[in-house]
Amino acid sequence: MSRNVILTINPGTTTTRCALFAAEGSRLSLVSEQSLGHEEIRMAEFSGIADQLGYRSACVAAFLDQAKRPDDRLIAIAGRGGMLTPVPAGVILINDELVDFALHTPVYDHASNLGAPLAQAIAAPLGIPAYIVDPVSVDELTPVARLSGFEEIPRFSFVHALNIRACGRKLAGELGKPFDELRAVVAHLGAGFSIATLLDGKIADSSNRMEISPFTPERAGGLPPLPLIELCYSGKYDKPELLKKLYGEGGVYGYLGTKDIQKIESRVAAGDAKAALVYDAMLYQIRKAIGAMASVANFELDGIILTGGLANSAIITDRLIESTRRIAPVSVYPGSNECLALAEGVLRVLDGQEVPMTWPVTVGKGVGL
Ligand SMILES: Nc1ncnc2c1ncn2[C@@H]1O[C@H](COP(=O)(O)OP(=O)(O)O)[C@@H](O)[C@H]1O
Ligand SMILES: CCCC(=O)OP(=O)(O)O
Repeated sequence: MSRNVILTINPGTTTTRCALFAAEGSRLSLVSEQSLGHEEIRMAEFSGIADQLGYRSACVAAFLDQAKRPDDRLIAIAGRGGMLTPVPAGVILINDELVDFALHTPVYDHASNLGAPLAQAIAAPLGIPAYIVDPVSVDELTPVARLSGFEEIPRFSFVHALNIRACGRKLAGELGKPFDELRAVVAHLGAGFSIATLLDGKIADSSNRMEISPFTPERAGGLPPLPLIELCYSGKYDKPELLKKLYGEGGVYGYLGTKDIQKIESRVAAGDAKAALVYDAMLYQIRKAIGAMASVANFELDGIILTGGLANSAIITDRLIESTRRIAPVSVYPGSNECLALAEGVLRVLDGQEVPMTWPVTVGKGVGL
């Protein structure tokens, strides 16, 4: 029997995660999901992220070929949205202007900028719609959250909005509460972290990958400003070197030479004192950030959610539950769930529950830009 299927594409630095879902009415079922690995040596051939488009499109097309049955009907595609200017939460229809912006003038370089171009590259020849859903530039910060203390450097939002909102919807469903009334802290704990407060379903504040946040498996997080300024002017590193040290080679990797937290757990179990200290410090910073984000909601929360790759670890979730459960009940939704969240966004549009926005779309002036 012919099925309607939706393709989702989530480009990361070293992988492109693809998934195919069958859509039956308002139900989605996973047909196939694969994390397509891109070898460092192959990626080194490209001078920038935009140059990877042809190569990654071919990888996605090969995934689709093997995942789709000949009689399946591909009805829509969704890609993870990138480092765009600030946008409202929701689904955005991909058009040529959006693809051009994501490829050539994104606010920051990030693999997720390829989500829209990849989705369009597959969708356009087939004449089917393509969307991005809750891109990382979703900006719902409250006015007070935007002030940093120095007028030239306002606070701004770059956040794992897709997974955070999907987790919020899941908790709201479990509690039988409308999502737009939910009050929760969501800690997305992947290679990068976002720890965010959902107030009435909006991301009112979050720790931000560009500013203050706990250190992560590969990112340095918030650093003391004066020593950082001294280092910038010391001549020890040029700008690209320092950026690489802070994003990609910082955090756990910088201290211990691996981003693999399961390996760190084995080292801790084997008695490695430095690994234990770094692991403890990461959890300490996470629980401090959860406490700070809970304060944004006056500690009146429906729940705290632990999600992302690190939420697969029972050691991590047990320790974070122990230190935060007095604030609110803690739910654990392991993994980043981004492919499903993308497909759910498309389904909301196809079902008529949500009207997609059309690029260009923006909130306010784009503080921080
Ligand atoms: N079972 C696990 N226990 C501990 N850490 C894990 C586990 N599974 C994944 N991780 C860690 O999660 C991080 C990757 O998170 P993930 O959300 O998959 O990545 P990304 O941010 O790239 O989407 C890595 O540091 C990895 O070591
Ligand atoms: C929150 C900005 C996007 C980001 O950092 O994503 P990854 O952690 O997937 O690199």
